[in-house]
Amino acid sequence: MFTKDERIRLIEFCLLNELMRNISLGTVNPTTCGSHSDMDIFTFFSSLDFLSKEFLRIKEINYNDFNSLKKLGIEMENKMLNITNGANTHKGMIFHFLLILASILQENSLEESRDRIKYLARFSFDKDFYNPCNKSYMRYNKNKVLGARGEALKAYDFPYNLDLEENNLDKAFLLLCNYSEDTNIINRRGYEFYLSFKKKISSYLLGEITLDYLENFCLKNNISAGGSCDLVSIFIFYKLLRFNYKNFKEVLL
Ligand SMILES: CC(C)(COP(=O)(O)OP(=O)(O)OC[C@H]1O[C@@H](n2cnc3c(N)ncnc32)[C@H](O[C@H]2O[C@H](COP(=O)(O)OP(=O)(O)OP(=O)(O)O)[C@@H](O)[C@H]2O)[C@@H]1O)[C@@H](O)C(=O)NCCC(=O)NCCS
Ligand SMILES: Nc1ncnc2[nH]cnc12
Repeated sequence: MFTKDERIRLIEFCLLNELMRNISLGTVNPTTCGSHSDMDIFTFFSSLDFLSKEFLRIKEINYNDFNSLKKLGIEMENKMLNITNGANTHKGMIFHFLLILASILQENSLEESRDRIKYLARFSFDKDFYNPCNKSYMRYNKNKVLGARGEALKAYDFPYNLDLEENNLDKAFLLLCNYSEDTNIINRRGYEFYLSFKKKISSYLLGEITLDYLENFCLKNNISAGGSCDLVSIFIFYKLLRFNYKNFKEVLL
């Protein structure tokens, strides 16, 4: 049985550990701020310390209802921005973990909870998304890229099934960058550039370019694979939950 403190730690553990990567690709880790001028590792510490406790507020709302989740999500985003002086450290993470936790609360097994994620994720295509001025909708119309919403629609298939024998977060990060539609890169540099980023990742995985070259490519072009960091935390979460699901659900209730 987990105590409340341990539940907080489980989420905190996932948010903390994605930061422990040696490979940055423009993101923040203990040795670099990557392509970010508005945040460093300490900004992440403050934000995740607050958020890991705040996620437990999910029990106070009607978590069967997407609009209640969205309302809590927006409140959490605003509080996060207050804590970080306006830097977006965990917007994606708030969305993902609210969906995942709501689904776990509603279902009786990890597998069933994944069907629930798919169900809830469909509601994120709401009137705010289909607003012609919404940049995510415009991006979807132009390039068919769904980003964070798309990963949720697939119930985080790739990080869920990613089976690395060693707990190698750098390897996980690279594979997740190779797989994901990271909209942070599109937002900063456009779709064509995003495709060339993906090509560079596969070239590195095939041993055709060095890590130094890849890291410099991201810095020089001012990109950051922040969406893939979110997926690393989800990978860690599912790895933990496979062995602790029953306990986690019981104390979450
Ligand atoms: C539904 C939302 C996700 C809304 O998303 P929105 O349409 O506003 O934007 P998206 O571009 O779709 O992405 C939002 C965040 O999702 C992360 N992300 C992107 N791609 C992926 C992916 N393939 N897989 C997983 N996650 C992904 C990403 O968040 C991370 O990056 C952030 C840092 O980005 P960065 O570029 O450095 O910072 P910015 O300030 O954005 O840009 P600069 O000014 O620096 O250039 C960091 O937060 C990471 O977590 C995207 O940012 C959802 O947000 C939403 O609906 N919110 C409302 C409330 C809510 O939570 N509702 C649902 C509750 S269940
Ligand atoms: N370590 C990180 N650096 C930049 N953006 C992120 N989003 C989530 N984790 C991140």
